[in-house]
Amino acid sequence: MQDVIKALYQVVLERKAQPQEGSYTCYLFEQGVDKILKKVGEESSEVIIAAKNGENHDTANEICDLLYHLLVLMAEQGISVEEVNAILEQRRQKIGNLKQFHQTDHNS
Ligand SMILES: N=c1c2ncn([C@@H]3O[C@H](COP(=O)(O)OP(=O)(O)OP(=O)(O)O)[C@@H](O)[C@H]3O)c2ncn1[C@@H]1O[C@H](COP(=O)(O)O)[C@@H](O)[C@H]1O
Repeated sequence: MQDVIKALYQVVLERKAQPQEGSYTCYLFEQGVDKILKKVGEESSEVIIAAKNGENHDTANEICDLLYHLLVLMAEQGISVEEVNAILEQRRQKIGNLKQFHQTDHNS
C-alpha cells in the first residue's frame, strides 16, 4: 500500500507542478485549499456512512477517495509522504516500547 500511495503522491505533485487539461487534481489545486478541505470532509463522511452500512467493498472504495484527497491536501500544504511515514514509525516504536515496559512492569 505504501508504494501505491507514494506513486499516487508523485502523480499529484506532478499535476501541481504541471497543470493538465481535464485533470481533476489540477481542478482541485485551482480551486484552492478550501475546496480541498471540503472534499476531505465529504469523503470522510462517505467513509463513515459506508462503514455503518457494513459494505466492506464500498467502504474500501470510499477510503481510497479519502486517501486521494488527503494526498492532494498534503501536496497543497507541502507535507511529504516521508514526513507522515516518519511520524507513524516514531509512534509505532514509542507505543511498542511503552507496551513492552508495562508488560515487564506487571510481570515483575
Ligand atoms: N485517485 C484518484 C481519485 N479518487 C477520486 N477522484 C475523483 O474525485 C472526484 C470525487 O467525486 P465527487 O462526485 O465527490 O466529486 P465531483 O462531483 O466529481 O466534483 P466536485 O464535487 O469536486 O466538484 C471524482 O471526479 C473522481 O474522479 C480521483 N481522481 C484522481 N485520482 C488519481 O489521480 C490521478 C490523476 O488524476 P487526474 O488529475 O484527473 O489526471 C489518477 O490517475 C488517479 O490515480
